[in-house]
Amino acid sequence: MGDIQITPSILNADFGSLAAEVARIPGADWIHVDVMDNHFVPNLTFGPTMVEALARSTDTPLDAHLMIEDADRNAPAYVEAGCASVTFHVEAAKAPVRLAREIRAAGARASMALKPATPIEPYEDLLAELDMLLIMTVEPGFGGQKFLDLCLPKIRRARALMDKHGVETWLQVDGGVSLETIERCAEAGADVFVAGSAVFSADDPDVMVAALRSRAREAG
Ligand SMILES: O=C(CO)[C@H](O)[C@H](O)COP(=O)(O)O
Ligand SMILES: [Fe+2]
Repeated sequence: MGDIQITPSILNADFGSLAAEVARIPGADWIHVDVMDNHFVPNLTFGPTMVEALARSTDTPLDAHLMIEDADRNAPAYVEAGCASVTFHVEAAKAPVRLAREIRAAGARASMALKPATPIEPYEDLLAELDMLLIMTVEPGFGGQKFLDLCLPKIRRARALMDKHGVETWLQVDGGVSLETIERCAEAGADVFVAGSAVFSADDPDVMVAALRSRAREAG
């Protein structure tokens, strides 16, 4: 298991001042950018041009979470846009192994996401191809949703499979992560934590990043 990392999602930040919003969280390890196409999920955010502008505005690496159809064709554009980590959904990829290799070859960390009802077991042998596995803890599409405790057993099973295969793959959780729920995720074996509304609704978002980190460290 790697060290605890906190990756605030800008989904609930002020889209009119994203550079300023990102400057409020200098303690973040990554900035999580939720790309939604209104097809894979019923919500629409932004595309590679906007992500490229954000990448130019910060030194913090970008962690793209692509909730888009036809990931095989569309994901490489986000490496070109300057994202240091690119996550595609397995439900949207026709050839996940080829896509993960393509992302790595282009110079970014390759990551694969599972929706709450998608099991990890069919993908056990893919773990070595991935730099990170994202287990969603809400149905993707919107920020501010309630954390789904039913995802915790899958986090535990994913951690056990990573240990069994001896891989260095990071285990990220995304959705409803807060001071109240982060301990459960860390105890189950997650080491990378996305938090959107918890961070951007705090009076001082950077203090919240530090608080989330210490709570996860205590529990992990
Ligand atoms: O991928 C996402 C939604 O599909 C977001 O990253 C996630 O929901 C973050 O927001 P919050 O912490 O408010 O749940
Ligand atoms: Fe996300």
